[in-house]
Amino acid sequence: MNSTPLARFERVTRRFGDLVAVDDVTLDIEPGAILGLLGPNGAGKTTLLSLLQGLRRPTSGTVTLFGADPRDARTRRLLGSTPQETALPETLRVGEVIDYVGGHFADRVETDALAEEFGLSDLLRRQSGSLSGGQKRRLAVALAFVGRPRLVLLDEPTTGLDVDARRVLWDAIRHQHELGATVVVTSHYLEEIEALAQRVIVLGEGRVLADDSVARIVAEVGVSQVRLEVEEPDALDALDGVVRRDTADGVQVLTVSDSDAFVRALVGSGIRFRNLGVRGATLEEAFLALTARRPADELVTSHGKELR
Ligand SMILES: Nc1ncnc2c1ncn2[C@@H]1O[C@H](COP(=O)(O)OP(=O)(O)OP(=O)(O)O)[C@@H](O)[C@H]1O
Repeated sequence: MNSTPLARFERVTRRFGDLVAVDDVTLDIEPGAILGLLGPNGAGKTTLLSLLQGLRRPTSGTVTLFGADPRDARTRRLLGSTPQETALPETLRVGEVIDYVGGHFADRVETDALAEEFGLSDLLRRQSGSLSGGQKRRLAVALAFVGRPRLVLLDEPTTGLDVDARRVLWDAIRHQHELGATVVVTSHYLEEIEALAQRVIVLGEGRVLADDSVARIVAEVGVSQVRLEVEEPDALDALDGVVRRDTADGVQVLTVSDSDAFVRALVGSGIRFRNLGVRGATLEEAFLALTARRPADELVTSHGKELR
C-alpha cells in the first residue's frame, strides 16, 4: 500500500545535554491505525510526541507532520493532543471549555455529541475545577478530538481512571478512529494497548526495539509462560532460557524463551515440581522480554522487515 504518511521521523535524535532521549529513530505513521507506543519510564515516548507537536526540535534528523514542519502552527491544525498533565480553566463550565476549544476549529464536533461520546453529558454545567481527576482526564481526551483531527496523540490517556471509565474512553477512542482519526497512544497499561492498537512500537532507551502488530511482536519474541510449584524456587533461575521469574500465591511464574527446551532442562535437573502449565505469552511478557534485552540482541521488525 502506498499511502502518504501523516508523520515521518527520519533518523531523529534528541539529546538533553549528555542524555540521549530519542536515539536515531526512523518511522512513518500512516493514516488508519491506532498505534500503541510502549516503553519503560524514560524510554522517550513523551519526547517523541513532543517532537511531533513541535514543542521540541530534534537535535539531528527530520520530523515531518502532514508533510510539513510541526513547529509551524498551521501544520498542527489537524493534530489533536492531550497533555499528560492537564490545565483546564477552573472556573469555566465543562460545556464552556468544549465550546472555547472547539471555537478554534472551522469544522468541529458539537459539544453535546462530544460530551455524550466521552461520558460527560451529566457534567456539562459543572465548573471544570470541581471535576474529579478521572473526569478531568475524560474531558482532556475529549478535547483532543473536538476539531476532527486527522492525527491524535494521547499520552497516557487513562492513567488514574477506574475500569469502567477506562472502557468508556476506549470505546470513544475506537469510535473516533472508525470516523477517520489516526491515533497514537502511549500507555503503561499493556492490556490497553492490546485492546486498542493494531500496530505497536516498543521503545527502549530512545530506540525502536520493535514495530509490528501485537500478535507478531508476541510471536517474534517467542517467549512462553510456564507455571509450576517447587520446593526450592531459586534453583529454577539456573535453568536454560529463563527470562524472568515471579511468584504468585506460591506458584512460580516463569517467562521462558523456549518452553520445550525449558521443560527438558527442568526434567533433567531433577528439581521436583507439581502442577506444571505452559501457555503462549501475553503482550506484557513480550514487552518485558524485549526491554530486558541488550541492544545488540534486539529483534527489530517493521511490518515484517528487519531494520538492523
Ligand atoms: N527537558 C528535559 N531535560 C532533561 N532531560 C529530559 C527532559 N525531558 C525528558 N528528559 C529525559 O529524557 C528521557 C526520556 O524521557 P521521556 O519523558 O520522553 O520518557 P517517557 O518514555 O515518556 O517516560 P515515562 O513513561 O516515564 O513518561 C528521560 O531520561 C528523561 O529524564
